[in-house]
Amino acid sequence: MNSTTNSLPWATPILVLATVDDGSNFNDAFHMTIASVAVITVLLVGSLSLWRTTSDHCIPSGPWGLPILGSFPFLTNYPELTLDHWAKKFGPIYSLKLGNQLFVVLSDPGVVKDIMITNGAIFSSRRNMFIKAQTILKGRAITSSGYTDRWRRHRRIAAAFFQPRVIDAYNGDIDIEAASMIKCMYEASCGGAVSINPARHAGRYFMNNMLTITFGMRTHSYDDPMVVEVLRMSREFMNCTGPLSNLIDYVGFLQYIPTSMRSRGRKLHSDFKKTYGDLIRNIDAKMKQGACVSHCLTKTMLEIREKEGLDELDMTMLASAFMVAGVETPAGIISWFIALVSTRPEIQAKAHAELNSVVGRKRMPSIDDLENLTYCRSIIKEVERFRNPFWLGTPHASTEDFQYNGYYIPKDTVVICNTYTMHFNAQRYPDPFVFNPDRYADDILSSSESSNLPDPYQRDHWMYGVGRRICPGSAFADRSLLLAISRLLWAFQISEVLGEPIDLTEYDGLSGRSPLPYNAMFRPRHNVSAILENVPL
Ligand code: HEM
Repeated sequence: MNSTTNSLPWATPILVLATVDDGSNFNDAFHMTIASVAVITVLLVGSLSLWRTTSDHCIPSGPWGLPILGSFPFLTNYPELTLDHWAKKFGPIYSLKLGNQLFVVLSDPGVVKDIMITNGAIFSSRRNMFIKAQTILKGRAITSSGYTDRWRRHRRIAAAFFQPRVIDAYNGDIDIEAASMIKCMYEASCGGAVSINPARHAGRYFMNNMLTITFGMRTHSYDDPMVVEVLRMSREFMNCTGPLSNLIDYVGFLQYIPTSMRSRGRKLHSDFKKTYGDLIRNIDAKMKQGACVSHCLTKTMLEIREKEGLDELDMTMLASAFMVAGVETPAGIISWFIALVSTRPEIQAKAHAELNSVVGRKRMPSIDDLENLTYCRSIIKEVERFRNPFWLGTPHASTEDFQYNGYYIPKDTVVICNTYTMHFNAQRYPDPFVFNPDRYADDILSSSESSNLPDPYQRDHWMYGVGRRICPGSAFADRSLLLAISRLLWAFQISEVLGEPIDLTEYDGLSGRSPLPYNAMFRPRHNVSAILENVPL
């Protein structure tokens, strides 16, 4: 995040349209003509329409928007900073517009609870986004569907996979994958002699976890082409689907123009169909031949497809949603964790002391140890507060008109839970811009448990979202993250590479943010190689 992103970019309309290139490449004469018409329209009617968003009486007030574009030009880079700036100016509930779409931004835990949780029957839908919902997921995958019967059916299927006893059944698998990640990092770094980029190791750990849950399989090496393809698709999804980042989502006529974003969305849809659709067809064929297929999402979907009315596209997109949601985001948390602790030896020393006392040096931390690794858990919670990959969450949408404390929120409003402002609130988190795991010293709950606390001001953070759409994979993510992070701390002394400081402010991706690529040193703390000898790669 460079310094310019801290100030609001009050760009001229022409600059504004240049910024659109981010999502919709205006690079030929035809597109420039359309851009020019839009600019002239802006200039002609701007003075009247600038006031529109503040003139709706009971709708919460908020920043002025430009006609056609609304507040889009101010939200193209690091939108969380702009939303935070406006929260300080307009308060815990304010509105803005992108195109004709009204947004309401909520920046206080109590207000979030009153609206998104207590009134979850009204605030649990999604806007039918052009790129994410219509182009990539074709309205099928759970994450982008409206609050419909189809969503309820898909949510039931997803939730069944993350019941505590089902998660327990995967303990053996995540145990192997976390050990394999440590072994691969040890070998790739030549026993700690050379620096490595940890991102692809973290990516493959979560990828193998999700392949096991979704398709009952794992990859056995980094050279498997599936590793590259799955990680590429997950990253591409995050880069195409930021909730505020594509003007094409909000300005209808752009959807009829052959922009690069539309092509990327269509390509990603067919890539999902090819990669994950093929895996589903293979499992279907095996089941028809009576071959043994391990318990997994795909097997379940195939068994209940008629009862639940699932067609091939439903199954492919639900599997794709699992693969996207469960890989890139937790892998990003591991990357932020390494980046943040690599310059904080005192935090690592405190974690090492805990690991020495709970686990010792002769074996790795196991899943049974996790509840006693309270400081390691505090570190993760602080990473998640400090560098939430989804500062804007996945916005919800309202399905009815609603009144709240004198405000009016019309049906079809998009509601954003502004986690950046909430995570850096100095009253809740003293010295909020300091990375300090000790702030969670008395917190004994996992994050998924914390998200059910009745008092919203006591919640550890808001990374998993809120209400009826809250992340169904949170308990599984908590467990696999804690196992990975405690093993990384147990195995290695992590540090920056001399002369290559890690950038902690800039990040990659429009949603699901990860740090920019970096290398770090992983020096073994003890005889890691002997303990990992029998672990598969
Ligand atoms: C660190 C890891 C993760 C983070 C930060 C995360 C975050 C989120 C967030 C913010 C939402 C939107 C919640 C809302 O609408 O209020 C969400 C939804 C979702 N997540 Fe996760 N998630 C993570 C891991 C996972 C995993 C491992 C899975 C496993 C498949 C998963 C599956 C889903 C699904 C299917 C949805 C859509 C739910 C719906 O719309 O009803 N997530 N996640």
